[in-house]
Amino acid sequence: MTDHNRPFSRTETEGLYRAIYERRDVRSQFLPDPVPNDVLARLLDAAHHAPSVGFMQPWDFIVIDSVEVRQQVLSIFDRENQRAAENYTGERNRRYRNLKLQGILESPVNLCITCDRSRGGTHVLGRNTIVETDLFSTCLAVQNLWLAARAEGIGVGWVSIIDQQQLADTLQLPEHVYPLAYLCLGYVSEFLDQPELQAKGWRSRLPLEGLVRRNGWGTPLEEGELRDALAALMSATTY
Ligand SMILES: Cc1cc2c(cc1C)N(C[C@H](O)[C@H](O)[C@H](O)COP(=O)(O)O)c1[nH]c(=O)[nH]c(=O)c1N2
Repeated sequence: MTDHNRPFSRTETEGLYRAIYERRDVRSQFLPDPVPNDVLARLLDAAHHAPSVGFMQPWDFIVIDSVEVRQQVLSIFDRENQRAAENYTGERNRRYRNLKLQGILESPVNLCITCDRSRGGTHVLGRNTIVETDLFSTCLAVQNLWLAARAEGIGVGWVSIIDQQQLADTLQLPEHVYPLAYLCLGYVSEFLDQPELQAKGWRSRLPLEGLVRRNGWGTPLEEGELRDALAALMSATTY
């Protein structure tokens, strides 16, 4: 039996940070190689160990390998993506249309992580005031899976340019189940060293030092406080 109180070794800590820094949203680099069931099971179990409000565990995992279903989802994406492109004009519009924003057919497995908004009954501990905490919990399950997948060498891409009602209908979800995340999963030719949107000049990572405040929105960090450490961290981090 493992000792759950033993400190993380340096290698274990580095492994965790590595997964965090080297996780990528993948859409262009999927390989068709199948994801073995035992690997998929480990990823789902990692997701299932996410924190959740009142231990509600509102998630279900819909594994989609049917090409027919994936083609239906791709049609939903295509319609929404067309609409999304209309938000941009000129050069930005041209750039948007050149972005690859899903790998629905190229990836061997798609996964819809849903949120059952009625799980746990009428009163879930901790969800009395902020009802969306069930959705927040499900997002954490997505992140657990995303990090575990990186460690397993599997890329994950989140596709949100999708009409939720059409997706729910396609997957025959009951009324109280919300399709929170539509994910594409598969082995990859490479993990990019920076977000694809940054590599393509769409948007860059903001400097962390400009995002940390102390004791409220109006109080900036004082000179020398944390700021120097954050600046040093930023200059050491290239992605
Ligand atoms: C809720 C949500 C929804 C989406 C995304 C992410 C999240 C958290 N992302 C991925 C997003 O573009 C990506 O995370 C950022 O660009 C940062 O890149 P890395 O994830 O660090 O590689 C994403 N990517 C994409 O190609 N199509 C999409 O529809 C979406 N939707």
